[in-house]
Amino acid sequence: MLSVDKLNVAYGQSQVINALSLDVAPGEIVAIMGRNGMGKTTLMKSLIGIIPSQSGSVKIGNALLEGLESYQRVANGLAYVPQGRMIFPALTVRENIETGLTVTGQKEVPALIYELFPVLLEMKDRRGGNLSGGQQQQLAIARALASNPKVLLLDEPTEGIQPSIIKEMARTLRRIRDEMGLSIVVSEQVLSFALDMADRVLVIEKGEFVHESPRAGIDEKKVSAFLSV
Ligand SMILES: Nc1ncnc2c1ncn2[C@@H]1O[C@H](COP(=O)(O)OP(=O)(O)OP(=O)(O)O)[C@@H](O)[C@H]1O
Repeated sequence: MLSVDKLNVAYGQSQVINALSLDVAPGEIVAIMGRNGMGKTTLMKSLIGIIPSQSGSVKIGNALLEGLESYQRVANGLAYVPQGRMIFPALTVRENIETGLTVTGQKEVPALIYELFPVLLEMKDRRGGNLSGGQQQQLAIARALASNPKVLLLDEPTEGIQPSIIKEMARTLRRIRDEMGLSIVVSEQVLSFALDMADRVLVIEKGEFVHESPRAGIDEKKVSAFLSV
């Protein structure tokens, strides 16, 4: 569903993503794990078109995304939940979600979104900025889902979220995959969360994948060793 082939991304002379390739199957959940500074955010931003790549290709199905602006990538089925959530604090919850509808031409927030996140229905007329961190994360995911994506990218969704909510988020993301049939790529540092939700775990170091394992039978010690400094 998502295929990345030999992607290179640099900031000036500093190469951050090195000939990275990744194939994500329809309905698959992939966790990309790595310590701070290993390139997770750069990879996500490059996939959604916020920062340019030097070479390589990114495809959703048969649609080539290189050279496309972010909104065009969204129209092709990619959605993105940025690190830090970046919801619009002055807009209401409903208005935040509606910003995600623009590419679908729909006017109303689909009922499934409020079914997945009942708290957002309860709070639909509150300003986004007044929600808790966990609620804002749900809002950011809801906004991304409003574009009816084929592939959902999430950059460190557990950052600043308390453990009980993290467990619930893993369950919700699996439910989203099951009900909407989309693929999910999540960047993470919290191994327990990755193991709760992902079908496959990849470890990134200095912009390259250095380890890969299906969740079943994963060597947790080995992955933890990659994640500890
Ligand atoms: N705008 C920028 N200009 C120059 N270098 C950058 C820029 N943004 C990130 N970098 C560098 O690129 C490398 C990868 O950073 P990136 O943010 O992608 O890592 P990360 O794995 O997402 O880390 P974190 O978990 O801290 O978010 C780091 O060495 C970082 O210093």
